[in-house]
Amino acid sequence: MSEPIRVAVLGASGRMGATTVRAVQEAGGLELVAAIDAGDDLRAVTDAAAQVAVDFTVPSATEQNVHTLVDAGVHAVVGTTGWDDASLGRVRDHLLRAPGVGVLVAPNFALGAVLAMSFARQAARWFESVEVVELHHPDKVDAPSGTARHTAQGVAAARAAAGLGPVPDATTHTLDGARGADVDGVRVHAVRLRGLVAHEEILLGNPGELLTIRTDSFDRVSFMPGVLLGIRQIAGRPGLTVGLEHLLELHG
Ligand SMILES: NC(=O)C1=CN([C@@H]2O[C@H](COP(=O)(O)OP(=O)(O)OC[C@H]3O[C@@H](n4cnc5c(N)ncnc54)[C@H](OP(=O)(O)O)[C@@H]3O)[C@@H](O)[C@H]2O)C=CC1
Ligand SMILES: O=C(O)C1=N[C@H](C(=O)O)C[C@H](O)C1
Repeated sequence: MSEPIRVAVLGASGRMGATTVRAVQEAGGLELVAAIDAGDDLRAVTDAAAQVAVDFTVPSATEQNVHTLVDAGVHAVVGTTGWDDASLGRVRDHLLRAPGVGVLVAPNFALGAVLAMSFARQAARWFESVEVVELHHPDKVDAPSGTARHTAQGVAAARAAAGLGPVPDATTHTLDGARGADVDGVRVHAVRLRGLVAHEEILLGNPGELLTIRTDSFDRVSFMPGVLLGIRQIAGRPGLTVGLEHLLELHG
């Protein structure tokens, strides 16, 4: 029988970190060797000889955590949001100097959400209009969500590849924020409501028809199959992978 994968969790006292700690403890073939939160020294990861670290911390800390892990030769599975092209580019460059080390940055680990994004990319070329609405618990610090940004970027790329022009919008009179954020030409709206966990709708419109693609995470356990898949596969994926869709072969 092979040795279990030695796993560290960063942000272990948070909502996602605590759920991940439980999932790793209950999963076969994994061993939780370090649980780290704000103020703890990241050297605990290497002291415990962790092979994979999962990061569910905060947007202001996650990039530095990943660089420290890469320097230590520890594979990283990252769910924390706040990444952009520049920060992802710095990690990609860093990994060129750390052959064999893998980093997965996934804005959403829920299988339903990853499929919803894939379906939206598939549908995008056939619709004149598209907007994204994300709905979350009010303790979330970033808006729009990482998932909504990733969705809008994927939809915008699919539209561009199909030669579609801008989404029609005659708005000339407006209040700031009324039309949401512009992500690569796709409008993204963020709702924050007590009682919600993580939800998203992609609305695609044509004359006389509407396609709504909706995904709901009612409980944070919904993210765990994706997190465990990432932990199990990351050592075999050197370099930077952005999005769980690549592990599910849904990236087309
Ligand atoms: N990819 C996905 O599928 C999902 C991603 N997320 C994302 O994950 C992130 C965390 O979400 P959530 O768990 O709800 O947030 P929480 O605020 O509940 O948890 C974050 C935890 O990280 C701790 N922390 C802060 N800085 C550090 C650091 N430098 N090192 C270690 N720990 C640190 C915080 O401590 P303190 O409170 O003391 O600052 C807190 O305990 C967010 O970016 C969220 O958007 C969430 C759900 C799913
Ligand atoms: O903060 C959250 O809760 C979530 N964050 C991620 C995001 O910003 O997309 C994933 C999921 O939506 C839950």
